[in-house]
Amino acid sequence: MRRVIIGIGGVTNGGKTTLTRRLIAALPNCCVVHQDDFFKPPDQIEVGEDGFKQWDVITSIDMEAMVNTVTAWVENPVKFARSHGIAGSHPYEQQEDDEIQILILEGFLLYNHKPLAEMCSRRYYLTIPYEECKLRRSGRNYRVPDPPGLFDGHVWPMYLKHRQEMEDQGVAFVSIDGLLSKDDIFNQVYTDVCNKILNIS
Ligand SMILES: Nc1ncnc2c1ncn2[C@@H]1O[C@H](COP(=O)(O)OP(=O)(O)O)[C@@H](O)[C@H]1O
Ligand SMILES: NC(=O)c1ccc[n+]([C@@H]2O[C@H](COP(=O)(O)O)[C@@H](O)[C@H]2O)c1
Repeated sequence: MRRVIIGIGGVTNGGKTTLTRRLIAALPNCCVVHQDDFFKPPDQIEVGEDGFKQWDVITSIDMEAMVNTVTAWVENPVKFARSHGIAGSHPYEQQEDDEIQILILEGFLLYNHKPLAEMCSRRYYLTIPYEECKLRRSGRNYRVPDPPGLFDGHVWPMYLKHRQEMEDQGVAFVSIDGLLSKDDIFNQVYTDVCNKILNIS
């Protein structure tokens, strides 16, 4: 059984979840782990000198739990799929030795966590400019709503900082223009996955 982990990273509201949903529907034997599912509870999120809860830092996420979840998939992708209620149309019971199992990791701080970044066979990174990001974010409803000023005071500066850190660490990624249409983004990434990872064209 061949295992492949694909990273879908990038800026908040860059289109990661949208792209991930489409990839899951198109790829065989495909599971997903969302980094957002590992945010710590609000009372464990530090308040910064700026008065904002510091959601957009890696310590706001339980990365140990996330890595454990990914490790569970690596150890047994078939069991993982079953225990996460993924039946699909693919015959999990009849695994061929050369069958491929795919895990998508989706999140805004994937590549700032070295062990996770290194687990990805290929890393995609969605970006959109400041204005578009602020606009999309203003229409989003998170479990904890953004207080006024959070985007400019915390979210965007942290994005720039983490992006710089990732580049300084030499993490290789395929950059995706999040301003393209949802269809174009999907086609670009799906074609790349087929060519570069699955070796089918
Ligand atoms: N290519 C796109 N063009 C325009 N809007 C998009 C595109 N991709 C996503 N969106 C919209 O942007 C918002 C955030 O998308 P989402 O996929 O949840 O982003 P993320 O998971 O990166 O935070 C949603 O309203 C979504 O419909
Ligand atoms: N899911 C949550 O519990 C929660 C709570 C507060 C903020 N957020 C925001 O989620 C963002 C990351 O998720 P997206 O990349 O999906 O936008 C961060 O910018 C963070 O500020 C999420």
